[in-house]
Amino acid sequence: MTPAARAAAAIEILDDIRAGQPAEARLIRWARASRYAGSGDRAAVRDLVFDTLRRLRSRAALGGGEDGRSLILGACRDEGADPALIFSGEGHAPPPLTPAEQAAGRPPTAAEATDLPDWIADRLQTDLGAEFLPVAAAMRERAPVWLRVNQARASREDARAGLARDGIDAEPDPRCDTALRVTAGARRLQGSGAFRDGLIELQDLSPQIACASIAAGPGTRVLDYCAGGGGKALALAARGATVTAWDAAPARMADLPVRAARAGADIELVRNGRPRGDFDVVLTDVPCSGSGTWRRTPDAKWRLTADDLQAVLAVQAQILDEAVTLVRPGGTLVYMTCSLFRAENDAQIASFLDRHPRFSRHSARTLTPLDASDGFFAEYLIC
Ligand SMILES: C[S@@+](CC[C@H](N)C(=O)[O-])C[C@H]1O[C@@H](n2cnc3c(N)ncnc32)[C@H](O)[C@@H]1O
Repeated sequence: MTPAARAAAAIEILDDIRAGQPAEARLIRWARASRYAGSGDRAAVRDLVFDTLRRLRSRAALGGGEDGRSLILGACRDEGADPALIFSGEGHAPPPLTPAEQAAGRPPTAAEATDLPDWIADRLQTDLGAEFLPVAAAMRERAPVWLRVNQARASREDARAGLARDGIDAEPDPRCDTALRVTAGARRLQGSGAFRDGLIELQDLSPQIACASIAAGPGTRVLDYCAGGGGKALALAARGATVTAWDAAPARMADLPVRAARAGADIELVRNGRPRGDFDVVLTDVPCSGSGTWRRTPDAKWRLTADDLQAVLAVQAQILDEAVTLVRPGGTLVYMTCSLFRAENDAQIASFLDRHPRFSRHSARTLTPLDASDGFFAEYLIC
């Protein structure tokens, strides 16, 4: 496909996403229906769509509208590309720009340049203070690809050498002993020997740092109370902890046995009934707004409403209230979100401590793209 044909595909996909279709599902549907598109084309269309969703407001201003054509026109102007080369009308290229389209568009205002909805920008301005603008700017960029090395199977250097044999370059990161940042060949990861043999897992740097801060080595009994696909459970099992996994929606743990087998981890899944017992560590990796991960799921920031945020705050409080009964005296309750909102993080913990005074703060980590990768929060509470 030519760059112009890829842009034409992105226009169609963006129109459907703006009409309410989830971005990921729409891209998969396009790829399945477009047999002529090679892997390079699929990657380029995906990048163009996701880059544009990350910068939706500023590109809409530059292109003079929120429809797919205006957004791609805004993308051309944002990147300093000549729109006439894309909107050529030749072959599978988009039809030429009309005079009205050529005349439309202006530089984004300061608010539009944050590429956040106003109500979210206002909240984050209050919550992040002086870091707001640098964090907002960072959230307009693509996120790096991070790997967690499974220490139970390989050293970081051995995993790196294995990846290199499959044409994947990755750099160790000093902020976490398990972290590798992929610098080339990311699209080969799933087919690589290192992945197949359980030497590595895809996991962002921030949750790796947060998991590494949990005192959970051999002999520590950990309950992952919101296990989902098991990213945190696997990270803790790799550090030698004995991990039990539970999720209110057991179907969300469907991938965990396969991932655990690949990693050589022995994780007990509680599928029927609720977990019981006194655990040394109970991890609550709660559902959240996901505001820290909007570089990876940029359509989500345009969908989130204030009501959604209120609803998720209530679920988080309820999960914390349920989890307290499972922590042994002297044990640790760990609360994690991938959110930048204070209401989901520090304020949620402050009201938890009002309700459960037998717990006390031990430590906390707040991570933003300025100091790690995804926005992330972890609070470690002692019972
Ligand atoms: C952020 S995801 C967990 C991601 C997972 N820990 C990982 O690392 O891959 C939150 C999970 O909490 C689960 N959940 C929602 N409500 C819950 C509740 N009341 N109790 C326990 N888990 C709940 C969801 O089903 C979802 O799988």
